[in-house]
Amino acid sequence: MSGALKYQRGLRLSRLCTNARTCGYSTRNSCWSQLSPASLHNSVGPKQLRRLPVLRTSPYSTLSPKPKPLEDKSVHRLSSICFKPNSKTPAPVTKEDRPSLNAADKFFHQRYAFLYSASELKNHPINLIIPEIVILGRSNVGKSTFINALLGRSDAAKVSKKAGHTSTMNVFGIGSPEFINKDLLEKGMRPPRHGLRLLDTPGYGFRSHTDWGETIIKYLNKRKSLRGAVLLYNRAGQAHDTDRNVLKALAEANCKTLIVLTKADTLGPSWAEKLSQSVESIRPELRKLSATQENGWKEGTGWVPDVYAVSAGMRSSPKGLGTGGGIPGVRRAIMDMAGYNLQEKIEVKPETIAYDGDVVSFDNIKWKS
Ligand SMILES: Nc1nc2c(ncn2[C@@H]2O[C@H](COP(=O)(O)OP(=O)(O)OP(=O)(O)O)[C@@H](O)[C@H]2O)c(=O)[nH]1
Ligand SMILES: [Mg+2]
Repeated sequence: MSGALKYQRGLRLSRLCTNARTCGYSTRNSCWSQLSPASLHNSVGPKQLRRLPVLRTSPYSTLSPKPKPLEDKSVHRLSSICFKPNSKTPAPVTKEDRPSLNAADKFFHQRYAFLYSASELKNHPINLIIPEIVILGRSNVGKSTFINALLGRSDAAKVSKKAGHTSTMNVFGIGSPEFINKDLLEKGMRPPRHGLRLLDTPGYGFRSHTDWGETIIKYLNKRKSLRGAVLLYNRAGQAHDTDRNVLKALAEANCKTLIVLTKADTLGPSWAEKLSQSVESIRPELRKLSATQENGWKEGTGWVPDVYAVSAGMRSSPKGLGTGGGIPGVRRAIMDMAGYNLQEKIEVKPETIAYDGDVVSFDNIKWKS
């Protein structure tokens, strides 16, 4: 290769790398694979090459002219967006709601720690006494953002525009352990440091991991400390087949389920009407499913009749992260599911004190398949 040609090739490559960096794609995959060397060689001569502008944004932005959904910032200010059965509008927050909403907010702001990541059930350390709530939903539905909003932080769970970002179950400890019954601690076990655990999970559907379904089904069926699941639906609330499969798995595992619609802010000014339509389509599905279950997974006991909506993104939240966007209402619903009775003062419901059924060490569990 002549010196001039070598120089030109070097220049082309360095331009491409700069593009890769500025557009946020790694040089190993998208930029390299989509801009083939042939297309570069054919389209750019030495003179044009010198004038080639350095891209400041993704070179593909012009290829995807998808309009941004309208954001309704008024949604960010609401402390609860809850659709009760037989109501087409969100229930207003009353004076009586305040003490319990505040108690839940206080609990979630007490303390927080990232505890561990687990890719399989056997990687979860034994936990017999701290209630766990698992957050489930399709890829990109907003699970990690939702966890951050619950914690009132922007950086606890990693969020990405790219679907399939969370690839393991990531476990967070929240709140003080003062209400946990320490009598259930076995010899050699560490005393609890938190009153609740929240589990961020990999999304299912687009770009999901193939063995995820098996892992979560094991988790739902075998984890003694699991008190409930929050199933996030996309803002339009349209259930995909994968959502239905997960719902069925929750029903079969008799796991208490709370439905939360995400990204309410992107629905525009008629958000309440659109959410109400989604709720109207979700409840009959839940009723139909619970009619086929004989294990007690019924309205009220198996799934929570109130359907919530959130705007966990909350970029314009007036008082700070987690004070609006419907998050306080969901915090209270989660604590209720975990077994906390939220009056003026937090009390623990009796069923949280003692779990029924045999306590089996995870090492001794025999899996069905
Ligand atoms: N406008 C708006 N955007 C949101 C909201 N919640 C999440 N997002 C955005 O949706 C994208 C996906 O959010 P994530 O929280 O990473 O979604 P995820 O469900 O954890 O995704 P995976 O881990 O890939 O399954 C990010 O770009 C978020 O900023 C919301 O309430 N409003
Ligand atoms: Mg995530």
